[in-house]
Amino acid sequence: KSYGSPDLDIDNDNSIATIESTVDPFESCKIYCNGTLLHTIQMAKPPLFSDSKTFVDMTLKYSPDKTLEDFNAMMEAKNQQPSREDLKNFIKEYFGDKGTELESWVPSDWKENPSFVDRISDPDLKQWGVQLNDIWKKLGRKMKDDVIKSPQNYSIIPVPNPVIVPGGRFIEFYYWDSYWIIRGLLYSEMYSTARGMIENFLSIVERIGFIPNGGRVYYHGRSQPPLLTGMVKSYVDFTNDDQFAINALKLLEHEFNFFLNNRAVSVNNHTLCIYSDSSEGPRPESYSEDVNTAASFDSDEKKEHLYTQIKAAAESGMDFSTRWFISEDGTNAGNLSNLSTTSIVPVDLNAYMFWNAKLIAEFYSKAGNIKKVTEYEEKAGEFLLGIQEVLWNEEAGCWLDYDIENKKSRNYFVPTNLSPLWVKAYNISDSENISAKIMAYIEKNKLDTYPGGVPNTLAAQNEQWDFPNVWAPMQYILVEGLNNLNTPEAKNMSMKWATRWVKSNFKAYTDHLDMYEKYDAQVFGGHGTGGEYDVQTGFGWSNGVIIEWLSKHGRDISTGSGSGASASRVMSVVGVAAVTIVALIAGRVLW
Ligand SMILES: OC[C@H]1O[C@H](O[C@H]2O[C@H](CO)[C@@H](O)[C@H](O)[C@H]2O)[C@H](O)[C@@H](O)[C@@H]1O
Repeated sequence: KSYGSPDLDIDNDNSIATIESTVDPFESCKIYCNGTLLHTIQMAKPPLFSDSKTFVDMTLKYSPDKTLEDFNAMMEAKNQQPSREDLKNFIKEYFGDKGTELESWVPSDWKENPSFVDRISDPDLKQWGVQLNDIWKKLGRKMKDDVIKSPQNYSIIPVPNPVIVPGGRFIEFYYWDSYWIIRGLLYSEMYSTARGMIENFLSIVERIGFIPNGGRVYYHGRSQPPLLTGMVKSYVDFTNDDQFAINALKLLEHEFNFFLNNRAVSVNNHTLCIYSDSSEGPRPESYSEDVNTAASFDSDEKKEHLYTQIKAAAESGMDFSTRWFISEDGTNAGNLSNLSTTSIVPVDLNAYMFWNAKLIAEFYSKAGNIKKVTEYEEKAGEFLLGIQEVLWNEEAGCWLDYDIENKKSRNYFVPTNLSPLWVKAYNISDSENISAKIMAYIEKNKLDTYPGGVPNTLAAQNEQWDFPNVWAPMQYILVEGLNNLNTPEAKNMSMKWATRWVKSNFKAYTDHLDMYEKYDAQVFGGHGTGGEYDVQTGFGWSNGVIIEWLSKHGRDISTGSGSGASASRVMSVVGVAAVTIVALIAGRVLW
């Protein structure tokens, strides 16, 4: 099935761009990943930066070795007790501003009127579609040539092609965000930008062996949900460029094996994967936050264990959430010091492993390699069995994460509980039965009662991946998963949630002229809050999901408001007041 326009403007030379360099890709880790310099600067009191990520995104004016040498000399001269002023002066002399290694970039394949806009009936939504398509130009970033020449002077990981970034404080690529960004680009007919981003990831797998969480060396110990093979599948669906997938196969297998070799655990004789991390110490980009979280632990070993749990949660993409808390009584109560990510077998990661194996088998079949098809179909079958036997919970009528420590399912709602529906990690012949159970699960957890979308969990703990925050990629997994089930009830719910999400995002946009990183389940058009940094705008994955759904459902969704932006703004104020009053009376609102 091809979603794109027939006259594709893509490069049909299928060689995959990469970068040749003799410099160790992690040379700048000496500065940005751990050590006394990082510790001293990030732990300064009061902090030198309002956001800990700022320092590790600054550039180096001299080589890492000279910087360290001069820093050590300065420390010695100051008796190992530099003042805040000493540190400020050192930073001024040795570091350049954050983000100066990047240039704004307007994608050369950007089109003013991609055809998805023509598929939108409502004039306000149509205008919004045009504006969202415009935002790609604001999120484009290109590395300056010196990054490729002297990568040791930067925390950014060099890639051969420009990227679309999430936005706000996130000025580099993020692995799983890019799945929804790339789909949005494909619907915007920006095939070569999408392909360039996929090539970047393939090049990273070739050079580094896996894809780090984001495009900075300080993310070196962890990845994010593995969606690269899904990105290649999306690109091929739009372009019919099977050869691109065939050429990528070796690297896709390599990434699959990275998870299998480094993230596998055995549960009841099934091999399943967990999120984890291989680095030492606190997260460099949130250093003092992690040191403070670990302060209650009385040994270095316990602190180090907590750091791993924190970084493993970041690998899941859901940093942070009660999803990863295990308290002494085995529940999800507690706080960040209860993070036990590596003791939890997550539904989503295993569903993605199944999907990756299926897609690799599909690409091998295009290449005519039957032996490999069989091998990967078998691997997919093994994951499917593990998902059925360990993660499906008959009593809950849904898949649930599994707690290895306490040997029990974790019966807490997270959208990822339904992720097998998205990637079809279930027996399709069982769809009717699964649909009935999933609809009952939705009803029982009252998931259809929130005006601003389905919350990430039902636990309000002020973590950003908890109630009441709602995230675009999770709405996507729910909506596309229910649609895949293909029963009338599931399809209706899918359409209802897609419509609600589009309208709620539209309202937030008309109110603030911004797309948000996360939204608020309780407020139609409300944006998210909580967690360790302020809510960000931009925003890559939110734009990608809306563009896809405007393209797919734009004929059937209408705002129901007036046509002008100011009229929408008045409506929105009235709307918030109405929702608040009804919410106070009813406790919850059906939008
Ligand atoms: O700096 C704190 C954390 O920020 C990132 O996480 C959040 O933003 C990412 C980009 O949109 C997103 O992929 C992730 O799901 C969000 O939770 C970063 O990925 C974390 O590793 C980092 O610690």
